[in-house]
Amino acid sequence: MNPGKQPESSRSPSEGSSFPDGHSGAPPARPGYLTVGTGSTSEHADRLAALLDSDSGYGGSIADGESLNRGWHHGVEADRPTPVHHAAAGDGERRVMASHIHQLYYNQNKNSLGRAIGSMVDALKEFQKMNTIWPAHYPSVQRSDSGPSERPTLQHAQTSLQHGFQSAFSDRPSPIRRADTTLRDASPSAESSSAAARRPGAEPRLVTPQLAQDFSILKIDLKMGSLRQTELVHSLEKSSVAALLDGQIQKSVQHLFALRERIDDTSSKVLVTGDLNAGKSTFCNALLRRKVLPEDQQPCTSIFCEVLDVRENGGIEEVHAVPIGQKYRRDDERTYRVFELKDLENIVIDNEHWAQCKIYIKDIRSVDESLLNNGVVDIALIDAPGLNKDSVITTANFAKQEEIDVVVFVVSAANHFTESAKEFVFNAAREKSYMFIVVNAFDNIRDKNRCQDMILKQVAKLSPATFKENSELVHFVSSNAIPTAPPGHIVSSGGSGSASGGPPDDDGDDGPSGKGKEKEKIRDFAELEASLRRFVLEKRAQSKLAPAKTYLMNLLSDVDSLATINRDIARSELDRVTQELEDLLPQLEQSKKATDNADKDTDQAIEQNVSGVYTHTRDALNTSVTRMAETDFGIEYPGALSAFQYAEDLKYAMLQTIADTVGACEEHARQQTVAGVNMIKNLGVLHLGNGFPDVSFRPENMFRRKRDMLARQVDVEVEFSDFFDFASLWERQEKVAGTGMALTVASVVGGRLVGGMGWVDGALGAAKILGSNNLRRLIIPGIIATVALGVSYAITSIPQSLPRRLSNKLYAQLAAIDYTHANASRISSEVRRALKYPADNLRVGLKRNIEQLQTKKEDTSKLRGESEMAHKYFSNLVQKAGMIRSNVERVDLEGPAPGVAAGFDS
Ligand SMILES: Nc1nc2c(ncn2[C@@H]2O[C@H](COP(=O)(O)OP(=O)(O)OP(=O)(O)O)[C@@H](O)[C@H]2O)c(=O)[nH]1
Repeated sequence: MNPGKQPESSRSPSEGSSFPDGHSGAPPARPGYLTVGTGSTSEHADRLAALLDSDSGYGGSIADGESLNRGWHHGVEADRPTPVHHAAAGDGERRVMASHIHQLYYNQNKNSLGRAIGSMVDALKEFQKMNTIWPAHYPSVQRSDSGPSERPTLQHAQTSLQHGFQSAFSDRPSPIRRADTTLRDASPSAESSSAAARRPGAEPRLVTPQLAQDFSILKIDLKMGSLRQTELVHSLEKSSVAALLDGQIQKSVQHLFALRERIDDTSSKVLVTGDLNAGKSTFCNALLRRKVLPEDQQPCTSIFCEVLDVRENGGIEEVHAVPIGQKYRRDDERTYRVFELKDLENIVIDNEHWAQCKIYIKDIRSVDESLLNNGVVDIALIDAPGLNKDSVITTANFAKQEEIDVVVFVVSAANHFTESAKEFVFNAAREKSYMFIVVNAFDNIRDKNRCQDMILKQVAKLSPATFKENSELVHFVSSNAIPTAPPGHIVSSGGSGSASGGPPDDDGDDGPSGKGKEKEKIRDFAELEASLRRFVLEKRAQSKLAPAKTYLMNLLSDVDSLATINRDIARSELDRVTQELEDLLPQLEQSKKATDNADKDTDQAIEQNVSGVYTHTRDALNTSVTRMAETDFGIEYPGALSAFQYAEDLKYAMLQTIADTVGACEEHARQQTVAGVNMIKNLGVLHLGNGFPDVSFRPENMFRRKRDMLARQVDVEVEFSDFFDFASLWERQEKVAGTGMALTVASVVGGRLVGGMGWVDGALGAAKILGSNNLRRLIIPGIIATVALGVSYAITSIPQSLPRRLSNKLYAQLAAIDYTHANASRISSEVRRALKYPADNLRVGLKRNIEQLQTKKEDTSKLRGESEMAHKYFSNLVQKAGMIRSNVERVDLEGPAPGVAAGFDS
């Protein structure tokens, strides 16, 4: 009998009704997934098996709907061998079926989560890779400066049992929050990796503070040193953010591996705790049907004793006592001492040497009945020391361990809950919500109903959830009524009351009513065992799978948020760089054209300038030289006696004039050069704007070393003949003919113009005509007169003759050295040289401008490629996260309340 059926509300709706084998009853009110028939396999079980048959099994790479069409994974088959059923029919078979169904559901959920973990690991690894190419933008954490108490709390989605239970059942992960992807906040700071890298002092990729609040797993803790958050945000390089995120991803991948290991782990640990002397060891022995653990009227168990199936120790029954401070590893004998089972009594009381012991025993009961070897899950029982003020915290901490799936609390029916017990149950209930409570030594109680009422009331206060399901979770039993084999002996399966060391007859009644009571006790205990098995199986799903589910949901939420924001940022970046590229291409074309034009314009301008200067110089010099004779140099003719000095002065004046002309031409060239430089500058400013360097041109630096060229090159010696220009004299004699006969004669007789000695020839010609006598008479005075006249005339015409003669000589001399052309070339070359510098600057500037635009185009194109890739990647990640999430969401770990699945609420 299980007296814990009431209250009505807590009773399972499947109570006495869910079997199509003739049992009457209403359909289950709860969403029961089970209707177990008495046949070998129920319809639902068939369906479930078929569903699982078509499951791809654990580790599939794609977590989507198609996976349901894949084959059964070996891992699932390998989970447990098909149990050998001993129960022929009825309750036994229903229990078997219930276990099967639990196992099927468990495997299905385990496989789904396993696949999701696999996909998630793949996705995270890809994310890590992507993060190196395109450092992800990360929402910054906006903390209050008022202190750590106001910081957003980091939700740990770790696999701790307590959290697993709570988050899975009370605080289910909230649906994935779409990140606030409005780019109001994101866009301004959004920039690509390369852009950010190039931009000096670029802000790190931290955006949208409010988003960070939503992160639970991939949260980057930016608290460092004494820096405030805002300072920190700006001090972090984007590479640092990427590295921090990479670290978080790495941690997450490791945690996912740990979760996968955990969900693959088929073992389950049941901690049996309770008050001193409540009968914990007796209860464990009853479960094992062997007197393994020492029982005593006085407290004796002082260390944690873990009972494991002998298969885990190579089939050898023995005790491994673990010394205090040692971490037990079965495969390392240095970590424990081996004892025989019979030594256990001495070990369990010796808490001065031993911290715990591992007891490997054989449980040869059938897989349907055995707790340790039940065909579904490897259960280890842990008998804890009785609770007292000192041990309550130790035991509570022990119970919190991840691997403890179920806590069974044994309370003495006579003593009810002691203060230590209350403290423990109350705290444990907060962690695990449901507890399995065994009210032991119920045989000692006369007013059983009152005892039940009182204890249930206490349970209601301490653990309301457990109270709600009390028919499944609170059992009133007498553990000592269960037949157990003495140490070293083994009872046969299914034996009830027939084993050696059988139940003591508490009331000494051997009659039919006494036997009836014994049977009742055994039945109650059997019910407890069935409930406990279900509870362990159900809790195993919750304790092993719920943390994985919770963690995945939180992680998916983070990944979805990160992927969404990064997708949107990549999109906006893509749009921006596409636009930039569109603007850049015509700019580049224009710049190329402008460069060509500027090049041509500059060349043309230089050529014009240079040839203008050349022509100007040549013309000016030519004019200067040819007009030299007519030029009045302002030099007074000092008379014949100083004629040589006069000639020298004249020569230098002429040379000076030419030099001045050259100087004027140079000055003109300077002006032309200044104009040319300005023109080039204007072109530069036109095409390069401020990018054109402001070259300062100093025209005075031109033609510095050419000043004395003329003096060195032109060396005209003044000769005697330079003073007399006979040709010129001849021309002029017309004007003076009337003044002297001899001259007239000479002009008449001479009849021809000769240079040099023409006058003398003329005189001789005249002598022939006049006859020798006359002539003889006239000749001497005539000659004298003529010569005197000629000399006088020549001397007086020096000021006219000398400039011409000198000018002619200079002209000839200058022509001989190609002076005009040489100077015109020199000056124009200097102009060309002077203009070359700004022209080169302009060319270099234009070239650089094109190169810069070209580089910008290449960078922008690269950026565009990166953004496009990032956009595609993050869009896919959002999709992938959504797909994984819907698969994880489908994993229903809540299922029916404890025991409902089995349809056993009796
Ligand atoms: N009448 C009765 N006595 C029981 C029952 N279960 C245990 N006992 C007795 O209670 C005493 C204590 O049992 P244990 O199993 O040693 O108790 P325990 O909780 O393991 O004790 P410690 O761990 O040492 O605190 C023993 O003498 C048992 O025979 C029961 O169901 N009915």
